[in-house]
Amino acid sequence: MATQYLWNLLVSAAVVVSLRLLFLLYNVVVAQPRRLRSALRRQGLSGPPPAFLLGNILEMKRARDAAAKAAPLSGPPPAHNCGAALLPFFDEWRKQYGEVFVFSLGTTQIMHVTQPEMVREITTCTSLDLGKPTYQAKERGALLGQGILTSNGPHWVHQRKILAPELYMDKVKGMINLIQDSTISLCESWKRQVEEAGGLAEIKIDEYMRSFSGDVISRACFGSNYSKGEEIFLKLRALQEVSSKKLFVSGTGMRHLPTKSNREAWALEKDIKTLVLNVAKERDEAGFEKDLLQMVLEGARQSDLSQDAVDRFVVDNCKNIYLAGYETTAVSATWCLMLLASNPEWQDLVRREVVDICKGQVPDYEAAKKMKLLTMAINESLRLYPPVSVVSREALKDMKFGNINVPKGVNLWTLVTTLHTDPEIWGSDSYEFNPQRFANGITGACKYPYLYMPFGVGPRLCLGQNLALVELKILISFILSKYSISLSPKYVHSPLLNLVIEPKFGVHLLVKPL
Ligand code: HEM
Repeated sequence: MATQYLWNLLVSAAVVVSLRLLFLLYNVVVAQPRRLRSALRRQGLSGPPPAFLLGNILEMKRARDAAAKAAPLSGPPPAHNCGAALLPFFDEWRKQYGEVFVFSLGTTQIMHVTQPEMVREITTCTSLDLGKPTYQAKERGALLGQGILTSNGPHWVHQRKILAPELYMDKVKGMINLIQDSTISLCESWKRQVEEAGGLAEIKIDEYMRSFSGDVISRACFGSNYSKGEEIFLKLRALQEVSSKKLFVSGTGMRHLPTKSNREAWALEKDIKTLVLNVAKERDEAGFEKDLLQMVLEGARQSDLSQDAVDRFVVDNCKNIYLAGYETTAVSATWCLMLLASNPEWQDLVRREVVDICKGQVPDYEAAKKMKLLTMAINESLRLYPPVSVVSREALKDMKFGNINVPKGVNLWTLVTTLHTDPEIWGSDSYEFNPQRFANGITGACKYPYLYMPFGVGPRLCLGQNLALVELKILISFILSKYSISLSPKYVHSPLLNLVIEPKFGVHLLVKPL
């Protein structure tokens, strides 16, 4: 009798729990998305019809893969094939539904905005109620933890306060030696290749740009523990690769399943944590050093966080700085060199300026500051191939932008590639490489300067902008002062959107000493 009673109790409890779980699941997957979509549609916003559960994810993925297949073409990039062509579905939807439209990533609902005034209002909004998308923090948890890139509210404010001063220009000036060392070591390996090839080498430059950028960040972050830093960054890179495969399953809740890539990610995450904490521990034993890791450590320890929270703070922010600065800088250098290789007249102009200013010396901070034509070429390259293609935010409370009431939970996206190539904003040559448009700075280059945002805008502006620009200037100017570069016939133009916009088949250059 007692057993029967217990059994009935267990069955009833199981039924109640299952019903509760089903209800929660229904709420997250069906009811909540529908509620948010209809709240926006009631205000007159339209958009592509979402498929049940997956929203518009599959059509986005299909269009992205089709664009990558259609793009390959030998020789210099055709004008129409810069940045914006990567995400054709957005342009199609924009034509069909207007400058503000809604679409769905399954459980996450997006309001896509390219209307200039509203973009300005969103990107410069300082309210902590507008934050980074929470689904990204969940999906990229293994990769980014709770570091600055995805955190919100007071936790973000605290991290920004500690990290920002470490990347101000006066600190970047102190990194010039290590940037010069990494530049020289890249050019020396090119020199060996050119000599072995008898004076003209074909070089696939992508990996060189990556090791340059990784080298700079390793040295800036880890100082004399730099070789340990390299080991950490190799693992982070592997983690980034595993994570980029999951780009288009965001919002589908797949992150909890023990799939092969999730298991790989979890193992890498554990290794990285152990390695970073070991370096921090060695610090305590060996003494003081003034690098980024030390500053993060001190900042975390000065706040009243528990030991566990300090550890998390340090590990997550090391990961975040690396991930924010490594691939973005490397891919920017790659695209800029590709564009200069396929535009010899601009290559000559920039080289003349470099030779004039540097007079055979390795460029330093003062020289980099004076290079106006190079700055224009870099700006133009970041316009056509902005590594970060989407600026995204989430309404963490009910908010209002323009005349639209945005309910809590809705994500706001603005597509940087679309804004950077819109003929309405940049003129009829908006798809062409024409650094001259930046002769009078960003204000002179386009109708709405605040829509040029390779480093983002507003309170979440890139912290590494100074470092990245100095790195790009020193590296590119030194390469141009040593070599003449042109596109190899092997080069296939196929920009692909992963976590950043990258050349799918790499960039092959013909490199010849001057
Ligand atoms: C050409 C290279 C780079 C580009 C194009 C770039 C671009 C960006 C963009 C667009 C954002 C803002 C994203 C948003 O608003 O949602 C951002 C944020 C950030 N970047 Fe960069 N970045 C570059 C290099 C770097 C470097 C070298 C570092 C550090 C060493 C860095 C550290 C950061 C950090 C910490 C943030 C987060 C700021 C915050 O949320 O408060 N970036 N970056």
